[in-house]
Amino acid sequence: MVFGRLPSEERILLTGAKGQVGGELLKTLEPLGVVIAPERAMMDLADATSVRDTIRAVRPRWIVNPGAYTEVDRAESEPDLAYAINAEAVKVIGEEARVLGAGVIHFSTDYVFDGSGEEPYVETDTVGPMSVYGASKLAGERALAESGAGHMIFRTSWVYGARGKNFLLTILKLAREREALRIVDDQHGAPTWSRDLARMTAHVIKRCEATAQTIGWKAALQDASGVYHAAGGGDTSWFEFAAEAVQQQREKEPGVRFAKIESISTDQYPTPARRPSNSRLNCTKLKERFEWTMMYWRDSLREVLSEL
Ligand SMILES: NC(=O)C1=CN([C@@H]2O[C@H](COP(=O)(O)OP(=O)(O)OC[C@H]3O[C@@H](n4cnc5c(N)ncnc54)[C@H](O)[C@@H]3O)[C@@H](O)[C@H]2O)C=CC1
Repeated sequence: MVFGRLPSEERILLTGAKGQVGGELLKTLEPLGVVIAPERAMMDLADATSVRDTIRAVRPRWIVNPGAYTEVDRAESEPDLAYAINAEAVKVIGEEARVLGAGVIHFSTDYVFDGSGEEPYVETDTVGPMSVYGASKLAGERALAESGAGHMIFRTSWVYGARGKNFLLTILKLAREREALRIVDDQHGAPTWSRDLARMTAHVIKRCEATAQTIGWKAALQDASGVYHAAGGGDTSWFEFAAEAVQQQREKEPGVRFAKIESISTDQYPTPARRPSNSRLNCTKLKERFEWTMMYWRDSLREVLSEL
């Protein structure tokens, strides 16, 4: 299979480039085409007009949209803003992409599920979000699917990396400051490295471009369109993830005292938004369709810690 750049001068419009996944995408997509990543002042996802105007001005071949309202608890008291960014903006992106014939890559979440059962969710499983955030992301998925644009929606979970606001960095900071940390042990899922998601996205774009050379752009996009689960390999709990991270960090810094990590249940740590107890995502479709396997969470954790 031939992997190459997009046709010369073709543009990729990237949202949320200051976020965890967007920051990685900015670097990973750069070799593929001309990446345009507007500041929020230029393209405000909460403002449908600015989203529409920017897309019309840029006329991209791809729109990659990791930009999102990601404050899960705050969304419970700011539903309008969460829906504007996570659903309305995605609807506009889909509508404009359809007119341009652009491909859309969008990111969604394990929180579209209610977390019942023990098995990893497949893409066709019944959704049932338990939070405003999850419901707003699901509304975005649906709006994009209904827009008629060629689209790929990657549902991921527990995103973290060496930069940004995430569980790992919070835990490592608190573990240096406190005697003990109490972490929930009854929510199961897999941490996903932001860079792995960015690399997967670049891989998928290259695959689509290569397919387009044989069957044409429109058919290649149509062929690839759909929802895909893309989360780290393996399965763990927040408690186990924290314990493993602190243990690995202890080995790197034997002289430093770190907090004891204690396990608690979700009932003992009430939050405004309810979270699914089963966040496991089955990523077989991604593997079969695009020949991409997401990194096992302990391996990516080791890599991320080596960067800190
Ligand atoms: N962080 C996580 O644990 C998970 C994230 N996801 C999804 O993955 C995607 C990427 O997430 P992260 O990179 O972790 O999020 P993030 O919170 O690190 O980044 C989101 C980006 O969106 C931008 N943004 C927010 N409101 C905006 C607005 N009104 N106008 C323009 N830009 C705006 C922020 O400035 C930031 O750059 C999102 O779609 C998120 O819903 C899915 C599952 C878990």
